Amino acid sequence: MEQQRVRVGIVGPTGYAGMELVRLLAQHPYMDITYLAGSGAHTGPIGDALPHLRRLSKLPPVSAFSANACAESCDLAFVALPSGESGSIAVELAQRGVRAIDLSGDLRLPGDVYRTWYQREPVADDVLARAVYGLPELNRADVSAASLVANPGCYATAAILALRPLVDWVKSKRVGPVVIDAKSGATGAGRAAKQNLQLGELANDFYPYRVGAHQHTPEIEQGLDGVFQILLTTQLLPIPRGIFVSAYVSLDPDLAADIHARYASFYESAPFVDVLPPGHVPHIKSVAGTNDCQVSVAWNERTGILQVFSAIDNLGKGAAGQALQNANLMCGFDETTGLTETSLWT
Ligand SMILES: NC(=O)C1=CN([C@@H]2O[C@H](COP(=O)(O)OP(=O)(O)OC[C@H]3O[C@@H](n4cnc5c(N)ncnc54)[C@H](OP(=O)(O)O)[C@@H]3O)[C@@H](O)[C@H]2O)C=CC1
Ligand SMILES: CC(=O)N[C@@H](CCC(=O)OP(=O)(O)O)C(=O)O
Repeated sequence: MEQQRVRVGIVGPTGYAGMELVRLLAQHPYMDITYLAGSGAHTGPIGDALPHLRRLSKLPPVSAFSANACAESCDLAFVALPSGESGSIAVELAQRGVRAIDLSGDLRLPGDVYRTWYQREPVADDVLARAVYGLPELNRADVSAASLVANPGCYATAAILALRPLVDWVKSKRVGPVVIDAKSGATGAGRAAKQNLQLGELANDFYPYRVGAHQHTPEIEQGLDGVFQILLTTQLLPIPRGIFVSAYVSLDPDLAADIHARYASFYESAPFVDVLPPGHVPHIKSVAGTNDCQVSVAWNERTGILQVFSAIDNLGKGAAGQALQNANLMCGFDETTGLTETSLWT
């Protein structure tokens, strides 16, 4: 039977996450890009704003966003605007019958938690309640039935996937705070010009930022069912893309005994999570340009601490790739459709 085609829109195609969506969706076998829109700062052929997309000459021109035009031309829309702008547009589209995936932080947290960590007003609670948190490895069935999805944050994705297999197991035990040391490439900060992202500032340097106040802290705790209190350090790496998480968990030695086998079994049916063989560690280069998450575990008997490492591409599994994985599920396609690229190793 022929697969029904889906008309998709991208709001924010000139941003880093949006342009990665264009690249992925242009090759999708069952989805057609029928709408591209932004703030109005760039209009016309996408190749004029983004030279690497010039060959995609059949795409619709970029226009200034209009909810009416989007609703008329799309069955599903990806909204990839800055937090504070994005969520309300995704909600409006969903209310008009367009399945919507919001890539920002606007719909991921309860309103009061959002207000504290993002320091701005959330959308209404009843609307937030409709948004499904789009991490398919946790809630594939809910995503498949959703019309409004909150795509997870990049650090949150890497950290939750690293630690989630421990949740059910440690529930009955008292576990101390989990330390998460997380690093991101510069595209994680978006494309708008900022002084700290200029080459002269970023090159040959490495430092933590938003210490004790990073907005992904509550998202990670929520994704781990509140079982762990976490201490998160986020750091900017002088590379364009990639996230690397090192997490440290004090663990009962009984639980640590067959840790690798437990991780492998937890992710057995998750096509994008690769639990590496003992002795191997993830590499950012291994996941560049993919929707993969590499995970490895190492039990340190001397200290009683479990080290868990994970790596993703912040624009792949951390944003656009994951959004497409969610869209595939919402449309009834295999979740890997259009996402089977092997790493660029770059
Ligand atoms: N970059 C990453 O690794 C990740 C990003 N995210 C989230 O995804 C979202 C997009 O991120 P990213 O691509 O990095 O951001 P960018 O800053 O690179 O791009 C933002 C886009 O939003 C558009 N835009 C801004 N304001 C408006 C508006 N009022 N109406 C319509 N369009 C508007 C811009 O369009 P124009 O050029 O026309 O002004 C631009 O295309 C953010 O919420 C971010 O937090 C989540 C996970 C990872
Ligand atoms: C390197 C860098 O700056 N990364 C961004 C993460 C972007 C993101 O996922 O933020 P939202 O929760 O708003 O979607 C940051 O730390 O804020």
